[in-house]
Amino acid sequence: MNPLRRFLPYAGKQKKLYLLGFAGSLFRFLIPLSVPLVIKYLFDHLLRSETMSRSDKMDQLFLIAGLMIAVFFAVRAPMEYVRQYFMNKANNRIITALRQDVFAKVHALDAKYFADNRSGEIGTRFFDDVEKIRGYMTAIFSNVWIETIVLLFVTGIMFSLNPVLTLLAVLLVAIQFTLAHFLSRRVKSTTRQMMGYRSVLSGFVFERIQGASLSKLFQSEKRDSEQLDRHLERFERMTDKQAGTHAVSLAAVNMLSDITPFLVVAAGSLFVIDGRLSLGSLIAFFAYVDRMRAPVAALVQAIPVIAEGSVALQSVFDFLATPVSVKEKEQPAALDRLSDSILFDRVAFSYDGKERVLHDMSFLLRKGGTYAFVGESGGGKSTVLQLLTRMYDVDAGRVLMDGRDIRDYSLASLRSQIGIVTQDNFLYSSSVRDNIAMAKPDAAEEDIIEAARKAFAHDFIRTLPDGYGTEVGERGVKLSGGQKQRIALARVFLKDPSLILLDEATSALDNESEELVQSSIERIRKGKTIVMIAHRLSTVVHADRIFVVRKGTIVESGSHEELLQMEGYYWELYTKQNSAGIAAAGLETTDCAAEQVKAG
Ligand SMILES: Nc1ncnc2c1ncn2[C@@H]1O[C@H](COP(=O)(O)OP(=O)(O)OP(=O)(O)O)[C@@H](O)[C@H]1O
Repeated sequence: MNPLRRFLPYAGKQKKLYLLGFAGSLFRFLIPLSVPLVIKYLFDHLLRSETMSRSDKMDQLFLIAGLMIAVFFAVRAPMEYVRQYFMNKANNRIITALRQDVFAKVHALDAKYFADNRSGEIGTRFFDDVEKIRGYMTAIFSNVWIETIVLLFVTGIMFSLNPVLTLLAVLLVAIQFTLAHFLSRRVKSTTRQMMGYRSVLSGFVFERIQGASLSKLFQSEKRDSEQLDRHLERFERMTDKQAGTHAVSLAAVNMLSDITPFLVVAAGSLFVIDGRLSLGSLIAFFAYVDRMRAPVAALVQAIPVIAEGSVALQSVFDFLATPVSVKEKEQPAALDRLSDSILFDRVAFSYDGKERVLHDMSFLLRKGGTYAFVGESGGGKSTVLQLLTRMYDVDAGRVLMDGRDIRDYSLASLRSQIGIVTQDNFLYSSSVRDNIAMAKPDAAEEDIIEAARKAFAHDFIRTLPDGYGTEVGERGVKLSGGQKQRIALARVFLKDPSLILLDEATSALDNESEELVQSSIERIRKGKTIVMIAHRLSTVVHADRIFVVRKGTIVESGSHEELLQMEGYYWELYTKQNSAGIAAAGLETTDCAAEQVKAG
């Protein structure tokens, strides 16, 4: 759909403000148009009158001057205020509404979008593109109309003074517009290229800001700077090209607009010589032709602004129309509490629609049980969690919770039942308290502290400079990996969901803290289903059932003891880890460790 049509509803909501601004503009622009007519009166009547006495002329002159000053003060100046105030207010409201919608869309988009696009590019939609629409709105809702009306008015008055001269002036203006219109197409295409590239540039810069420490560690600053230079040079070439196209358009149009008053006055002089036009009329005519220059220039200036704005509008509305693959049903059911089981029923999934990451995967998780997924890196364990939380939807098969396809439930109710802790937990740059209370912003202080105690986070939080009020920095940079993990755990404990997903949730903790946290999870597990992913198999030995994942399928499952007895892939992994542990302690060889494990 044409972006302007999608944009009109936003503008429609600010109709009243625009009308007020428009009315202000009309007065502000039309009042000065009376000046040449007053000048004509002065020249043709007042100054040349042979019947009026000097003092009458002086009286009239002062009266006219007084009236003009009064009109300009009492009407033009306030109308300028009205125009600026209401137009800007309407624009600001639309900008706010667009930004709200862009942000809401960020929440509505699924994980795939964020995997495929850089956050800096989305930032460009939110900041730059939306801001570009401001100039566009002023142009299309005010300037273009007002200037056109002013031009029509001026043309009308000029026509009443001398139709032939008016036709000449209109012809010259029409040539200017045709030229400007022709050149505007090039402006638009260079603008589109430039703005497209700007989002690439900002994606690059955002990413490098986030990875600034990494660049330092790998000494890639020089390479980054060279890359940035290449981006900037390319961007500069594009902006130069855009500026050049615009400059050509302005130069051509201004040259014509500069010469127009002279050509018209020269032609008008012929009429004066023949006595077919009064000198006052010629002067007034000259003043009007001169007045045409401002609206013509404004309209020509509006062309790149409109071009830029419409490209920005297109990109904002394209973003808002990005299809979302994880959708809710029209009338979704609510999952109040996970009261029974979770079933993966022959699930197949691929991230890119081509290469399958999970194949025909089936398993059952009963309420209250603790389950673990282990196996080779890249085997598909985290993907299972992505599907449980509906960050992605399955390609084939079903995921059932309490006997119902999870696609039947509202996303909010489904996710309200799930708490997740991963290796890399995202913390917002706010206080420890706010980060823990994310799921329950109105939680009482004692509940927050209780959750932190359960996650063994309370002691270290107390030692922070402002305790629970300490700001954790962007993404929690001011905390250690283990501290972040404990805060993420406290967040889940406070939320008290019925399904807890732990993806390497204790990997950043030392052995002692890990044991404490594990015992904490043990304590709260009653009535909850726990799904854990771990590489360190020692952390999952107590799970009710362990699923061994390899190349997107479950190759073995059972309790720790059952799996060891199978002497299959799990046994192999466990043996390797144990022997590595023993070797690290300088005790025994790998073979010996394997023997020990075999012997039980
Ligand atoms: N967002 C994504 N887009 C495309 N491919 C992905 C995405 N996330 C993961 N993959 C791919 O899917 C496969 C399974 O990844 P997954 O993260 O589920 O493995 P994992 O078993 O959890 O691995 P690890 O133990 O290393 O965390 C991998 O080949 C990975 O490259």
